[in-house]
Amino acid sequence: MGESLWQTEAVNTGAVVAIVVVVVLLLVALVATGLVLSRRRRISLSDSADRTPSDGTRQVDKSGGYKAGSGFSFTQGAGTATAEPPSRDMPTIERTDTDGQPGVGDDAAIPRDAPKRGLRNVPLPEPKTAEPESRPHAPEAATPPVEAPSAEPEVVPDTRPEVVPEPEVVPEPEVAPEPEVVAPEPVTPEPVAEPDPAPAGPVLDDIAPTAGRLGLLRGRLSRSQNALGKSMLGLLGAGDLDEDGWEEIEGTLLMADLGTAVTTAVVDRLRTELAASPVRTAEEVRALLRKVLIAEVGPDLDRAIKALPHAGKPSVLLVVGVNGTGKTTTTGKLARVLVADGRRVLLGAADTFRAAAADQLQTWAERVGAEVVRGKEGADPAAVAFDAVARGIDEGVDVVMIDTAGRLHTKTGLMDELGKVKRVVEKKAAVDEVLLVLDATTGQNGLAQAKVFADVVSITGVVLTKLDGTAKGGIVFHVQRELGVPVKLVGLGEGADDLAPFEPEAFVDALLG
Ligand SMILES: Nc1nc2c(ncn2[C@@H]2O[C@H](COP(=O)(O)OP(=O)(O)OP(=O)(O)O)[C@@H](O)[C@H]2O)c(=O)[nH]1
Repeated sequence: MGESLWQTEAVNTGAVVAIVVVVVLLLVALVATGLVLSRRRRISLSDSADRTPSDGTRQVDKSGGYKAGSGFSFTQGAGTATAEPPSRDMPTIERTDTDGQPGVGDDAAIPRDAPKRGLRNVPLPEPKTAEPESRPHAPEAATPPVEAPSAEPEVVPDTRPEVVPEPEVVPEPEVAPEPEVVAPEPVTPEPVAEPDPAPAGPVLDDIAPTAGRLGLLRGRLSRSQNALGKSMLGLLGAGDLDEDGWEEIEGTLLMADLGTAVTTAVVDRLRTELAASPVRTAEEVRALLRKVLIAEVGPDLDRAIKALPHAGKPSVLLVVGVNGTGKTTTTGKLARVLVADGRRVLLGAADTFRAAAADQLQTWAERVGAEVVRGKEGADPAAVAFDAVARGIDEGVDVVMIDTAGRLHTKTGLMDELGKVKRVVEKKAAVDEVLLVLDATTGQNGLAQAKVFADVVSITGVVLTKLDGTAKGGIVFHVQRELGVPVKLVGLGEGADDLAPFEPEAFVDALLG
């Protein structure tokens, strides 16, 4: 009897011990599984900051503008920005970005108008091995962010190496040996970052510094015998001016292509200033002339190029103008600056009237590391432009630049075609910038032609090319006055880096020598 009681007690104790052991084992398994899962999720989340979102767009700074190498200034298109939904509640930090929902990988605590994080090598949704690598200058993934190292320090360092090669993240049957113990949520396959193909693209030459390029003009504009600066300084420095003297000044300004309206404005301003405080030394004459010319050229005009993506879409630029002015060359040069700043650029060859024009653009694309969309000779330019923008959106590029045909101004029907290009593109994305390319050496004639373009597509900025080929820099003043839009860029030669942002002070200094 006593023995059987003892045996029963022993059995019960054994059962209790067994149950306790099982429970402890279950708890250990639960904790271990939880740790593994939480670690994996943490990796995936950090990686998502580097990942291309499901809509194919890439994360870009939404700061609304940046200076490329303290030279070129780029910003987002304003028209579409106002159409965007209001920003989400960010009580502690005032946001200027109104882009709406955060993108994949955005930290909700960090406004997207905070100092921009470094650019990263983001894989495309559908890497096309046949195409040239279009981001030759983009910083590598392991490169720490340059602008905002403190904003999101955890996002950048070595998340990609951990995530990219881990194919077992998705099903992972071995991680949860006891399904009922694992967290109830099934292990959803998270959008795994595609392996960055990082094909060896064409080796591109280094871009020249963008800052101070306008300084190249200095020697060119002042070297000429009848240079504006030299003549004006001589006349004004000669002492008290009689009416003949003022007429001579007027003639000098007209000769330099400033046009009558600007010439009158400059002379009036000089007369007023001199009456108020006469100048005595050569330095004072120069300072006065500099001040008047800078005021006339409009130091406060917005000359930033609207080439930053917004609302998950690329920025769209149309490049228009008479044939031979330098549209294709300018498109290539500008693409080069953008690519060098880590932007993905797609060029659309909408000049389908001439196969050589598309070839020329393609050559530029290959040379600077941009993608290109072209149509067959004689294809509808609007269709090519539409396709280019559609592909740019699909591939999440930052900016699409459409090079248009230049012969359009000669026939009314063809001018209508240019209007159609813009309207059709706008079905896909807002056109942020219409750059009119104008040859500085054609003077009044070129300006008359330019006006036709301005009537058909409302231009937002002028690129004045071939300024290196004229001693008459005054065309800048005239163009702005006549077209009512700022000169944003100037061409200073045929070389890939001979494109400069227009800076009023540097330009006037170049004029005055
Ligand atoms: N000196 C100088 N030459 C330039 C400049 N910009 C362009 N060019 C040259 O001007 C010529 C015409 O340039 P393109 O870019 O082909 O002109 P386009 O407007 O595209 O011409 P189409 O395709 O015929 O409409 C080329 O030889 C360029 O090298 C510049 O700023 N200075």
